[in-house]
Amino acid sequence: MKIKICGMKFRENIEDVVQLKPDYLGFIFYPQSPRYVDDLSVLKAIPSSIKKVAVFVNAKLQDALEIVADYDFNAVQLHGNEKPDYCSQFKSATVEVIKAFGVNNEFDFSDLKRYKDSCDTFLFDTKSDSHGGTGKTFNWDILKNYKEPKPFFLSGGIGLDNLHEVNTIQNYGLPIYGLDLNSKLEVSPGLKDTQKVKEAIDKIKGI
Ligand SMILES: O=C(O)c1ccccc1NCC(=O)[C@H](O)[C@H](O)COP(=O)(O)O
Repeated sequence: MKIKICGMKFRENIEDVVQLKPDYLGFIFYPQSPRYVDDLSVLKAIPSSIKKVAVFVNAKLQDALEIVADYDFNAVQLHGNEKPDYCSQFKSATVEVIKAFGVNNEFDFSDLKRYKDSCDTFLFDTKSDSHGGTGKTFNWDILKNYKEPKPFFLSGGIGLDNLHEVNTIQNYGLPIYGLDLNSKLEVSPGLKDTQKVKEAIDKIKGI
């Protein structure tokens, strides 16, 4: 099970979290987010063994492509209403495309078929007007309606209190690829509590 820690922002904190060896670290390029990464020099703290993910919300395509190329991102996470054609523009041998969807009880998983060729993985987060980082879970039972073969990250309000429930989803036989954790491991927006991150990573490795 892959581990993605999202919403990193501060240099020293990134250096501490890097020591815990998550698989992916996410950086938010959405100015309305309190985790918006305004100082890109922090990216220098990440070794090549950890995948750097640029998270965009309905960004201008050219701006996003430039950021990915200029800062050597390994993956993009498209967290808005991006269409398959837009997602395809990032696909290359070296850049992974993660397409995020906000899920609620009305979510129609059959709509995802059209993203079959334009992304590598999905990410299922809790639907919200702020797009992400809410700390709220969605009803994971609804994932029983997911019938596609594409692997996905589970996201939205995952923390030390509910990590054990992830087993339930695995029991559904779904292609869960990784877990994405963010605000439940924070001291304040963008600043991770390294002790909580360590505990979470240890627990996930035991799942
Ligand atoms: O984290 C944000 O502030 C954010 C804002 C806008 C779009 C995406 C954002 N985060 C992306 C993530 O992948 C988060 O980890 C995901 O939303 C889950 O967050 P949380 O519910 O806090 O665990």
